[in-house]
Amino acid sequence: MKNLVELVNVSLSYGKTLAVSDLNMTVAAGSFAAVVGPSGCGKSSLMKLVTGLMPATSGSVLIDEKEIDGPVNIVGMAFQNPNLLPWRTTLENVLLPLEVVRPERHQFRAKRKEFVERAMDLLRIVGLDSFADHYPWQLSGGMQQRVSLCRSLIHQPRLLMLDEPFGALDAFTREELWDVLQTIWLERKFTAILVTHDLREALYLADKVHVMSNRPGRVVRSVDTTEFARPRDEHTFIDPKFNENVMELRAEIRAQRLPVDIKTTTAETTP
Ligand SMILES: Nc1ncnc2c1ncn2[C@@H]1O[C@H](COP(=O)(O)OP(=O)(O)OP(=O)(O)O)[C@@H](O)[C@H]1O
Repeated sequence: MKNLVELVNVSLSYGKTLAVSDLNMTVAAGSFAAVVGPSGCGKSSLMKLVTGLMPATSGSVLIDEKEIDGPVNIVGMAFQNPNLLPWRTTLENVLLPLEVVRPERHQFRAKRKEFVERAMDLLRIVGLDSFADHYPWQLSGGMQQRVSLCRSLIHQPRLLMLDEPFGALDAFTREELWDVLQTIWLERKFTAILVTHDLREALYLADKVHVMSNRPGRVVRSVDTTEFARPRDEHTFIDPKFNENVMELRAEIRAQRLPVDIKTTTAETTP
């Protein structure tokens, strides 16, 4: 399968701080990738690089095999905070990108009926079609995040970037939302890149989990998870191989988090 996203020997500095260095990663078109790593390793920087919001200090970021040189317009984004506009209904929040972003904003009036249908289709998939006329304050945190997902997909992006989208939710709601995201991805088959601190979330949702090193971040390991059949469900969690993967990723990230002198000592004392 062709790669939609490719990072080749990418570094990014913020002034004197080297956030990522020698970062190599590929994401196949239509696949679901997750990125995990210790705090501050450069996961958000990677999102900014892929979306073209920050130019690489060195190396190349390619989309569709072409090097990017500015913000990329095939992307939808969802963050930890759903950021819904309180004076707009669910439906109006989902439609917002089409009202403000080219090329749709020029067609918004003429195509409003079609756009509303598109929004309602998405709301149906996430189970919120009967809440289209509700305002954000009438929705739970999990429902707001579902709306945010629909909004990020309304312009039919080929690439969905998810930066800790479920980080603020309680454990039950979070797991519910994993299934919502999985359903929507299986139906629409866009390419997705999820940044998360939650290893089970990464393994449950992704086809491939990339582990980043301590800052300056680079990918130190990529774990293929396609052996877990889709749609994944509660049985996936009790699959011994799944739990083995969680343990291995946890150990890998713990090792990354150790200060260099401890790592050296451990390496020297390990037979
Ligand atoms: N605008 C900036 N100016 C200076 N340093 C920055 C800037 N943005 C990020 N950094 C530094 O770059 C490194 C990587 O930051 P980034 O936010 O990409 O990491 P992260 O993995 O997303 O962090 P976290 O897991 O805590 O969300 C961090 O050490 C951070 O302090």
